[in-house]
Amino acid sequence: MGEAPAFLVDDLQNEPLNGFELKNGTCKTTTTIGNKMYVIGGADDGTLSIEVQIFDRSLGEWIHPTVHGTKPLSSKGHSAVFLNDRILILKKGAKSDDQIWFLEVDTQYVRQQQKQLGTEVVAWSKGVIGNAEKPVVISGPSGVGKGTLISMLMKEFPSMFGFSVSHTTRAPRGMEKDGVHYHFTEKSVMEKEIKDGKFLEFASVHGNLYGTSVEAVEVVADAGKRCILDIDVQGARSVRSSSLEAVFIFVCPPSMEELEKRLRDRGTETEEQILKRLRNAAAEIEQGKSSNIFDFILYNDNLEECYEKLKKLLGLGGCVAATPKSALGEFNLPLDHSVSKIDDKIIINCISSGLEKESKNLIMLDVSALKGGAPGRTRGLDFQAIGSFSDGLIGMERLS
Ligand SMILES: Nc1nc2c(ncn2[C@@H]2O[C@H](COP(=O)(O)OP(=O)(O)O)[C@@H](O)[C@H]2O)c(=O)[nH]1
Ligand SMILES: Nc1ncnc2c1ncn2[C@@H]1O[C@H](COP(=O)(O)OP(=O)(O)O)[C@@H](O)[C@H]1O
Repeated sequence: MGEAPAFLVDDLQNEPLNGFELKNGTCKTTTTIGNKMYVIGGADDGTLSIEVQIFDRSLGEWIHPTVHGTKPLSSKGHSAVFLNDRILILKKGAKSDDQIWFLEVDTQYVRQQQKQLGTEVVAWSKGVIGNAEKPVVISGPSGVGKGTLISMLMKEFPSMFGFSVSHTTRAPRGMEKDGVHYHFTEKSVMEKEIKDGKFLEFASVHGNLYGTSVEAVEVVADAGKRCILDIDVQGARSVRSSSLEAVFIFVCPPSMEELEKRLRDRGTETEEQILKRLRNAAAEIEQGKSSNIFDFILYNDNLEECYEKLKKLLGLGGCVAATPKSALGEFNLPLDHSVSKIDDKIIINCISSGLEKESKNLIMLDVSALKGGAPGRTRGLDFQAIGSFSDGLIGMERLS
């Protein structure tokens, strides 16, 4: 809390309009929601990130919120549009994969975090054009064949699926590579990162700490791929109650005897670890079958048959129904543009001046079907060029 920085006082006294840049040349915008005025813009601390401050108009005080999520880097300016529970930020002159961001101010995730931390919380989430399929959560007891099924999927569809690389405090097995199979980490480091809000979920499994970082899921979404998470039942429960909409699959062994055989034949665990995993397996199978967490239960008896069923429930039976990233086209936002909002359509008026004439392009950004959000990416954005005005001509072109 504190007083308004001097450079902002003049601007704020002039009651700036929502989404308009302040005139002090710092590339900041204000958005007023109730008594709170969100001042968003280039940080003055040399970090090059976009900073968020909140001015409580009823108390006349500044609030410095806890900011979750990866912050966008600052740009040559931005437009801000308020959408019910979040502020859409359109960065000027940014690269096409870095121009649309959301600052969540009153979403379910933000409210949960506020309750938990007892402070004002806001959260950044990058916007992703297109409708990448929902992430896939795969759970099941140790040795049931989750890793084998996931490897088969990634091998057959390398450009479609990306694996969420978890963090763990357990020691690497012979063939496991740091950063590929897991991020192998120290317990104290992981605990600190959990406290700092860097994890989407975490759990203690078979005596070790495992967790999915927000970044692990974001990296896959940014690559335009469908994210696969191999996590235990506790982790699946946490993800189920998060904003990451996913398909939840539980893999069951044909029998406990077969599970034990697979674990022993794999030869990666000590006798003590095998016994611990088998003890935990019964409870996991019980929870997997009886809880309402999972959408599908798969029995992994014959591997090939199980894999075919997995593909079928992911919509991969026969022809592959996936939108290649390139088909979505590019959405480029020029430096010079103005923005207006009609229901859940954002109309962006882009002005570009050539040698002889000035032309205007209208782009419509559709935010009616947003999916996901902080922590992670916001999917489901669509855009369309709805006209170009030059010498009185209007062209219509569908871009996605
Ligand atoms: N909650 C949670 N569980 C995880 C994560 N990563 C792996 N697990 C689970 O931890 C358990 C042990 O994994 P691992 O040590 O690789 O042994 P394995 O299942 O026998 O191959 C499995 O049930 C995994 O699904 C994670 O990020 N979060
Ligand atoms: N359907 C199956 N029938 C026989 N063996 C299997 C089958 N599925 C997996 N396996 C084997 O069982 C062992 C455990 O599989 P893995 O994928 O490592 O399990 P998880 O990742 O669930 O711990 C591996 O040696 C794997 O080759």
